[in-house]
Amino acid sequence: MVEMLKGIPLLIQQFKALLKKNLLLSWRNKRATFMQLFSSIFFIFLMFCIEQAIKSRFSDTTAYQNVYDPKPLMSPPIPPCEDKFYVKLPCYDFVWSGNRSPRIQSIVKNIMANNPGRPIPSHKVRSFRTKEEVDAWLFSDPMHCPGALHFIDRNATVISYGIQTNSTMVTKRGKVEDPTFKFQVPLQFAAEREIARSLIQVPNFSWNVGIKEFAHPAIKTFSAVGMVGPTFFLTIAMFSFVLQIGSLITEKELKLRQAMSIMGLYETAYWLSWLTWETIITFLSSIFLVLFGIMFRFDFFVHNSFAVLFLIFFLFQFNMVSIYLQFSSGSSTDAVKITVAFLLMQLVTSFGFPYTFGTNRHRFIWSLFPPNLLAKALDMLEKATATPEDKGISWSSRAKCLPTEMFCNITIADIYKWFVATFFLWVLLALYFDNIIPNSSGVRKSIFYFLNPGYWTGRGGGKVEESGIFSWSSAIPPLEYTPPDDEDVCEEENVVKQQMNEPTGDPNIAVQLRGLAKTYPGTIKITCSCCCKCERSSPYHAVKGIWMNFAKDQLFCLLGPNGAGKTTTINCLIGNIPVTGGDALVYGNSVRNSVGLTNIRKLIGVCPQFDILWAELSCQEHLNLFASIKGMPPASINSVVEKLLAKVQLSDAAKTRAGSCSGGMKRRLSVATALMGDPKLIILDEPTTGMDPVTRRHVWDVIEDAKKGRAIILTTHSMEEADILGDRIGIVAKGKLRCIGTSIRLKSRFGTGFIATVSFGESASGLTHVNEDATASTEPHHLAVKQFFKHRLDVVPKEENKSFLTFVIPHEKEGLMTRFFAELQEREKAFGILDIQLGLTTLEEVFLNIAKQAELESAVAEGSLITLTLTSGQSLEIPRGARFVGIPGTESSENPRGLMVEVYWEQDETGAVSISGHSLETPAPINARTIASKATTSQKANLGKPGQVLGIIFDPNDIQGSNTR
Ligand SMILES: Nc1ncnc2c1ncn2[C@@H]1O[C@H](COP(=O)(O)OP(=O)(O)OP(=O)(O)O)[C@@H](O)[C@H]1O
Repeated sequence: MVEMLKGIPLLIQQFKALLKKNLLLSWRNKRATFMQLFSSIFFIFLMFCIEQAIKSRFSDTTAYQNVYDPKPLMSPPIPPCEDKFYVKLPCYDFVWSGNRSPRIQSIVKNIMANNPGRPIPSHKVRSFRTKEEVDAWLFSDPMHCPGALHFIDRNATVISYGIQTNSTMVTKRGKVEDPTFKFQVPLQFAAEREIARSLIQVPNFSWNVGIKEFAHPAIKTFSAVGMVGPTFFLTIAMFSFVLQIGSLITEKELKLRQAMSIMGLYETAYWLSWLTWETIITFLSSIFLVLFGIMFRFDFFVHNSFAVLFLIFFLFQFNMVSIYLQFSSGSSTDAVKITVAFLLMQLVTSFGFPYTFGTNRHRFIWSLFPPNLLAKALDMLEKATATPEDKGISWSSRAKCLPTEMFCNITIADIYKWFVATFFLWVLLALYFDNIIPNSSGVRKSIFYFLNPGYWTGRGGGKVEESGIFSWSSAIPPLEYTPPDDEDVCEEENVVKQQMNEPTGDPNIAVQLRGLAKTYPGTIKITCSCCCKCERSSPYHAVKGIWMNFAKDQLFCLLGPNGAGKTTTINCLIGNIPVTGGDALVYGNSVRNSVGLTNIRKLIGVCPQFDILWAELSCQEHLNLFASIKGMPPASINSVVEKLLAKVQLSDAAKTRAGSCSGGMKRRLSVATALMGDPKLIILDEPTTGMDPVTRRHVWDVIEDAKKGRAIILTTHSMEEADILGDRIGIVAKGKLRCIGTSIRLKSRFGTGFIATVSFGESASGLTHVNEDATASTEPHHLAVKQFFKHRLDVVPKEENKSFLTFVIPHEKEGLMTRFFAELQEREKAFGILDIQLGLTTLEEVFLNIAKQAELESAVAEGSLITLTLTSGQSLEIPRGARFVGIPGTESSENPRGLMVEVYWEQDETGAVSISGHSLETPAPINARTIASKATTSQKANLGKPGQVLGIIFDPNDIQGSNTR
């Protein structure tokens, strides 16, 4: 026997195995992993586009630059009119008035000829006599010219002039046109130059005028990173989170985590493996983010220190992982909602609250949310690289305030400290919520679980509750003890009770259920939409006190209709849900105590009802992982896995991923999981569902082999499987054990009786006009046999055709059977009989009978009424499921108890019972006790209409020799 790992070595082995699993899942989900690592390039590229667009929009302004030595604009030429935004063609570079004066004509001629770099052709200029004419023309033909010059020749020494320009500032494709500098100043310079030359009569007089802006600091700073960075980086964090958290949620939803816990997974190993994996991914994605920023030559990324930037992004993303972990119990839409809230908070931060103004308390609260810290950090880093002269924040200056910052409340180094603190805060909260939010089985720990010293010492802190956090359980009503009706169940109960009083338990017993009961609490939920209301659901007794033993080296088959309580019983046994009554011992360990549960989990192997597998992992990888979690020594894992794969005939499919396996292959893998680590108790919940007959037989062999040295509990809906594999069978229905024993015992006690099949030979049915169908019964031999059965046993064939007749003989006739069959055999030849076969009824029939009985019982207990219409036309209200019903008003001196009928019930496909008919009216026996003749309170409520009569219900045990069906 292999020695299993325990304690720290097991924790390390589990941690490594889970980390490998995460690596494999990420590797197999390449697209998601690629997005996680490289989604930042997309957002960085978007920021790059935004920066380029804004740069080009403001390329003609120096407002965003420090201007130390402004360059003068020397004698700017009059631009061609086509340069004017939205000009209509044909256009004029300028128009002028005063064309009566030859001196003015010459001045204009010179303006045109001396335009620097571009003499103006005459068709690009238009002249008018007066400025009124110019105005009239401008009015009727707008947008054909950017400016006008108006000259007045006053006398020999005075020439006056005026300028008109279209002064509307317009923008085109992001460019702003400033009409003053573009058109007005060149016209002014040209007019003054040529007027001066004309007046002083020196045509080449040098006239150079320049204009120059003030030297000024950048009026405004702009950076795409500063503007949209906080939003984009938060989106990057959310984007990669949604992908990461997907697998965390999947593991919880698919109950993978619960399955691993049952195998003995330490919570610490689980969380450590996740955090380590997240650290690796966040580390890489933060490095890539800064590298992409540098690649796109953002000043923000180029001038700030790589280490400073990396640490900001790494700590921020790491914080976001810890925040989003709160939602591992919820869905990714919750994460999106919280991201929107964070974006709004960031918006507030960008207006300066609370780091520029606001109190310390405001700053403290605000800093608990990492996106706010990121927004502040980005703001500082952006200001530190606002202009080419700002050299950014270096590693050594991370604790210093920026010289340009007026209110310095926080530095980059403070932000690091905050990030570390908030990380721990949010991780602890995530762990807390993980414990108090109901898991996939609907159980959770108390909201003050951490105050229980047992939680920290591992002794008793695992106590769980079953209500939601925002709802509370109503009191669980006590379960009334009702002694079992069945003698075998009663005996089993007595045996268990007796063994409880013995000082040493029976060594052959693996599991003992001691009145195990489970009541799901009803919950009171407060729901608020337009108004708040309380919704109350009543408690439900799913398992109502089961007493029984499961022996070693035996397979116990637990049967029962849907909702009988089988899975609930199993869940109580493996500690998935807490028991509410009684106890269960697994090899002496009680499920009621957490140390016992920890021991139980080391002893059991479970094949759950639904395959709990990762689609991306192969069969071999699953078994390797589970072997590591169970604590198998590393050296033995490979050989154990190989043997198990061979056992369930999956060696050839060892490398096939579970997602590509057929349903039958997955079930076999789940069976192999249950057999892992030589468990002392194997629980198989419907293990062969979906298998073909050949594979199923093989798995039966595997299960049969596994019996040695251990106990197996198997639930199944296949009666054949139960018949073949079950050493003992128990049928539960409505939370109670209804019968227990070997297959033969159950069939003989609960079957309708015996099945006799009589086959006929060729000669016997050899009439030439043989009819192929059931009319063959008209043959003389068939008729004779049928009459023989009818006459001696009072039974008619259940099935018939030309070759055989099948009869069901009730148990009451058992006494007559020996003689009857001896006589039948003697007359075989005379009847033309080829063969007679006698067998018990099937297990399926037993199952159906028990299920029907349980359904009737519960219907009676519920007390709901149904109308029985007698053949006489009279209607009676009777409790659903009542068997013998007395008819009120039929009492006479001859029949003092009156007349009664037996009611026949049937179950529909949902299991509900309804009346299928009733017997003839017969006198009710004198001694028959009445169960109910007056309506109970709940029945009275149902007896609404006047004239409704409640039938008299007799105790079936007192009705002897009744006509039963
Ligand atoms: N968390 C729960 N809260 C309330 N009722 C529950 C809960 N889980 C199960 N039940 C109820 O308990 C009853 C027993 O359920 P259980 O799952 O044990 O049946 P089962 O015998 O395993 O059925 P099946 O053959 O369909 O698996 C059912 O009526 C079910 O609706």
